[in-house]
Amino acid sequence: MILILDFGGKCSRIVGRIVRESKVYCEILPHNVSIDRIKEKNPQGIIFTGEVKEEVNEEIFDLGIKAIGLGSKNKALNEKYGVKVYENETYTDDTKKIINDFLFEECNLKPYWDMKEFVDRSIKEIKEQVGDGKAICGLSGGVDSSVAAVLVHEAIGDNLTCVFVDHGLLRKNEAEEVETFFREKFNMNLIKVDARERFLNKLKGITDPEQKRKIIGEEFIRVFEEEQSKLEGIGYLVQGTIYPDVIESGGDENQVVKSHHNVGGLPEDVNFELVEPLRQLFKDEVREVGTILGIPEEAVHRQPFPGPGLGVRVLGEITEEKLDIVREADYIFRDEIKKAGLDKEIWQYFAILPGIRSVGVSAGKRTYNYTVALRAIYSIDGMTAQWAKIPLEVLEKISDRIVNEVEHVNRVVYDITNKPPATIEWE
Ligand SMILES: Nc1ncnc2c1ncn2[C@@H]1O[C@H](COP(=O)(O)OP(=O)(O)OP(=O)(O)O)[C@@H](O)[C@H]1O
Repeated sequence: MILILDFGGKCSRIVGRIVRESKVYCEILPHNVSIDRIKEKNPQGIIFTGEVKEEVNEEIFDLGIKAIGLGSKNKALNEKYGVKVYENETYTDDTKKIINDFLFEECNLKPYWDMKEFVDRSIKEIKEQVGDGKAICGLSGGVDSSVAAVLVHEAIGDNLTCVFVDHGLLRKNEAEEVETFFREKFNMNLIKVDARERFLNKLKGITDPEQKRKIIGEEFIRVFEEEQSKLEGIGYLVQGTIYPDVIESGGDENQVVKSHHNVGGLPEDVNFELVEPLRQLFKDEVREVGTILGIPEEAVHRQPFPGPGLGVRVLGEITEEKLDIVREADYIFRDEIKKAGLDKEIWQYFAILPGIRSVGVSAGKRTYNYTVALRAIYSIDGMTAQWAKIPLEVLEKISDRIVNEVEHVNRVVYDITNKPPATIEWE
């Protein structure tokens, strides 16, 4: 294995992905990890990433492990410790070549990290961990929980029960798709909870985005707990935690291990033992595992979708009418992007209802209706993003369809802001 010693920044994850893509296993640890932990890992090579500001524990170099540094601010490594340093810190062919040369020529490794083997090994490990026990899994329809659920289902079959909460903040047809898919294709025990009204009631009159998120998160936990209490003998909770959720970053001051309990996260007071079969994997690897397990491409390459769903795409107060508008507009947008063959190159694209109304004209009559905003971005990891240069004819078609097909909309605008300074989502 390769050890990536992280001095902060994003570089460690980029390097990590490249090493794994080259079919070599690697782990990312903070730069000041103890020498014993390094020895335990027994790496064949070490890659230093980020900005080396402090002294490096010199004992590392006594271990006789091959090392290089990546990152433009890493000269100190070379000057003080004689480690060869490259300025590369982004995902380019050149960076890949440097890493590949290091892995296969300097460290003499062979490609071995293989997702098919991972699947077989995981199924065996899950069987060992859970035995005849029963597990529950919150299934959002997102990539991580879907792949985790299918993997665990392969291992323990009907002893897994999945709970899917329809909070009414999902995209068009999503609830039906999740239901049909997991029940029919995978024959999984799936409980679908229709909590649409419950969420809408709780959100009535709430306009502050943080408060909306909080309410959605808390209500989700409540619904999930109610469902789990109806089941008997559950001892395990399956979570779609993936490697980027658990990396201890060298840049963070107190080096907290980030937990997976964000919005839409599950109850923390777990009496259950966790089953987290994707903990070691990067997102691309999770997708590959999904494909091996027979999950269709559209689901495996599904674009990121926030936990609170359309709740953060209807700005201001959420009402059923507004949710319907944004859901229909979003559906048309996605449909046209797909028809134009742009769905692979654009990282994320969706509609927003900013809650503004403006004057328009329809069949000779004045209207006063909603504006729909469209957002589409290119990105590699969501940390930075550029607005997508969708051809004007495609934008025109989308706009025409939205104003014609979606009631109460008379204007469509396109967001042409990069991240930073804007974020990808609007709230
Ligand atoms: N509507 C839902 N129904 C059931 N479980 C859900 C739902 N939304 C979220 N969850 C659970 O909470 C976890 C965290 O939710 P979050 O929205 O942060 O997902 P994520 O980290 O993007 O993962 P995923 O790709 O599985 O959606 C999910 O992995 C899933 O187990």
